Amino acid sequence: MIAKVIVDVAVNQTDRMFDYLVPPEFEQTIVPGIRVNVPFGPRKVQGFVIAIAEDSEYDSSKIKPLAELVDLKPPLTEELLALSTWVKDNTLSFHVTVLKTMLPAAMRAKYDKRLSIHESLDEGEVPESIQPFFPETNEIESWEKWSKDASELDKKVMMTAIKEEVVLVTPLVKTSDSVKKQQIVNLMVSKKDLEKAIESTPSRAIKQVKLLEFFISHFEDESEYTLTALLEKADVSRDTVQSLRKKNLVSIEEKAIARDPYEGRTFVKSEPLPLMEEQQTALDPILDSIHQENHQTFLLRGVTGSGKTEVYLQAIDQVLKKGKEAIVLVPEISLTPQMVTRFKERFGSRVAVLHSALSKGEKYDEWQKIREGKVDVAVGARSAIFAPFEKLGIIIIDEEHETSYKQEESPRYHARQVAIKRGEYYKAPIILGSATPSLESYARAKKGVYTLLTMENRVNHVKMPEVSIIDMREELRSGNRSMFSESLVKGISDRLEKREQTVLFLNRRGYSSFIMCRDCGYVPQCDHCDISLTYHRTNQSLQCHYCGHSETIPSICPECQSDSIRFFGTGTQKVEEELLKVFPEIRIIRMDVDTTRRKGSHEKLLRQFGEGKGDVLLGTQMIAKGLDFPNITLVGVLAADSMLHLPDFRSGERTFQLLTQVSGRAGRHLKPGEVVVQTYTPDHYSIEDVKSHNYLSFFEKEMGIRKQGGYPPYYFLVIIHVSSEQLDQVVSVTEKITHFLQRELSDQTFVYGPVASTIPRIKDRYRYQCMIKYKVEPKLTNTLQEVIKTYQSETTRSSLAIHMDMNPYMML
Ligand SMILES: Nc1ncnc2c1ncn2[C@@H]1O[C@H](COP(=O)(O)OP(=O)(O)OP(=O)(O)O)[C@@H](O)[C@H]1O
Ligand SMILES: [Zn+2]
Ligand SMILES: [Zn+2]
Repeated sequence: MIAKVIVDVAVNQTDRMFDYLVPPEFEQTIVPGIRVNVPFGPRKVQGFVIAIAEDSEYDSSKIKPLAELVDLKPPLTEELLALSTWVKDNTLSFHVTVLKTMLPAAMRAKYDKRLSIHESLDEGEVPESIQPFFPETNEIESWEKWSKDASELDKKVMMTAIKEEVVLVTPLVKTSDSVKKQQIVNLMVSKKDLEKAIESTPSRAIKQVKLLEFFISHFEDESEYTLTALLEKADVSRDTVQSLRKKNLVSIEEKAIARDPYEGRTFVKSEPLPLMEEQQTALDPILDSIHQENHQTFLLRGVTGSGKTEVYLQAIDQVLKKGKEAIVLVPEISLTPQMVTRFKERFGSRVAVLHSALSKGEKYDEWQKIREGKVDVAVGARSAIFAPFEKLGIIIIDEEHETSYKQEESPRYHARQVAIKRGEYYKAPIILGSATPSLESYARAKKGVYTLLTMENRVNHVKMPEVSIIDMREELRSGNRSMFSESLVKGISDRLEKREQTVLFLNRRGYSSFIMCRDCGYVPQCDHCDISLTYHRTNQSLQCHYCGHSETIPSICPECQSDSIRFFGTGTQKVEEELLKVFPEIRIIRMDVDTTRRKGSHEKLLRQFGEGKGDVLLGTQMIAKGLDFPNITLVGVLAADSMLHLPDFRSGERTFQLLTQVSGRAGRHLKPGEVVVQTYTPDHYSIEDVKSHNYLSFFEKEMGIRKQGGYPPYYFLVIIHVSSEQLDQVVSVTEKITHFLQRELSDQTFVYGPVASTIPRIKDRYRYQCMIKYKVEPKLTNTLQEVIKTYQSETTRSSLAIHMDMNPYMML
């Protein structure tokens, strides 16, 4: 029997299946999807069994047997295995990279080595130099751990011993997907026996007596303790408990426990709401698709506050009633605790939550619940699209326009594409929901590729908020130099009087805080990247957001020696200070990377705001979505146009989407809402159409511009990124690739380049790129694979790296 294995070595030369002999003892248990450890060259690596075959086409005497099975039950289902091949082909990634992406991080293999003194050596023969390394046993279990603490000299001595084969090295493959274990202490004897034990314990063993007395006085309450709780309650040490165990008075055993990140939280069960007419009209075709088991992709465009979530909940309810399962994707879920709560309240403990704020172990446990069929709804960020369900009945992608659904590292997949592929397999509907659908999706819906569902009104016909656009140039002309317009100040003071709440949104993308010399204009740059350093107030430093390089703030300009070198730009802290100058009494809850770094702080701040403990919620991107608080009646947007000028053809679309989302936080319930948008470009259509809440008008104008520029959705794009430490290498390789593509691809396809990337150097690596624009290009995948093959050995030997991004979202 032969296992066809993809090994965990992500380079071109190994990106294919390798054959391994299955030893007889594994023949019964081995199935595709299981992980195995296999010998690979001099090493041992982990691998994924993709298929089982009777024979190999290779010389069987040269095929090595696999070493061991890592799993009993395959973590990857048959469907996911097939999907992995599809993802690899469509993103031009290594197969193993895709397989690993599908599993929680805790299941990724770790490689280590065990060191042992050669058996043939007697104790007297062990060289003195290495004796101190092996104080008790003849083995060092983990090279990694040992070498971390060892000095350079120690390591040299050890290496020599290894070379002389005095010390042997055994490669190890480990996974850390062990469940969390707890030590449980059980009382093994009666109260009488405990009393007897005290008598026979010598009085100097004070601690033992203390612990025995503790057990006696609590005998009626409990007979089982977790070790940690016992140590704390009885105030004794581990050794003390161990000595009682040696006397067989207690037992200590390990028990696996599942971590529940929502432990201690209670969720009140919520019932389905009677639907509004528009909601019902949207839901009906989805229910049909569920019942008839025909796969369809729906695009649900519903204005902010139209009750999209309730539609999702009721669709899922039907899916569960049919005994099937649901995946719900939300952007960066940790950022919308309100959303999680709504799912937990409706479906209770049948919901698993997968998001980035969980620890590795917590994520593994949630994943395991899905794999074992203990839950049937998974709510999570992008990677939850790979939730290992086997009876999928629906996939929902909320805020489908969000660019975070595209992974920006290999494999560069888009969750929307993966969702549709899985939906086809399970004959299940996909719902893409948004108030501001991506241009790609809406264009597809208009062409009938997706089924369009529309909800134009808010629940209970609540009015859309009144939006005023404030021209900040006018403000300046009339003498207002502050960062708040007159209307905004008036609006806020109004809310303070009425005890209503305000959300202040600072659009910071494409807008960073930096240091500049006011005399000569000097801006400190990173030494390793061609980009200015960002000012961090908390530790008074300058940091590079690309490589992490950090330096102190200069007090004198290194260029002109002037001392007017200052902080520039508008951070949330700066806004807070300025706001306090205008309203000294105002209670501000600030939400940004600094105040939300600690786990749970995000949720806590939102809860406080919901309880009315703040007049203003001030924040960046993270407050734009999902907030649903009835008392918010004013939304202020500072610097609405700050990302309009990024070198990205989607900047208009992103501006419109973001402004619509933020505006949507105002007046969602009984009280009417108002929005004040401050801008320097009030006439730009992506700002004007926010005022009229007119998605369709925006769509038409933006489509016109895309058509003219030859951008998606009219054309597909591929960007090829080339980087290297050698500038001449980057330039010549990018040039050759560009020419090759121009020669190979069809005449209707355009190839642009080579050009330097927008950030021409990151971490001392020079960056160039070329771009392909095409409508239909059957030769695309093959040609790109050919490029990868051509540079295979050059990328292995030198610092050259080539990345292909199909349908890119990051134009930098
Ligand atoms: N049929 C209904 N009857 C009464 N209230 C409803 C109904 N449907 C939804 N709601 C309530 O209306 C509010 C807005 O709904 P929801 O948050 O689902 O809107 P949304 O379309 O997802 O908005 P956004 O895109 O702005 O996040 C919520 O408080 C929700 O509980
Ligand atoms: Zn200067
Ligand atoms: Zn840098």
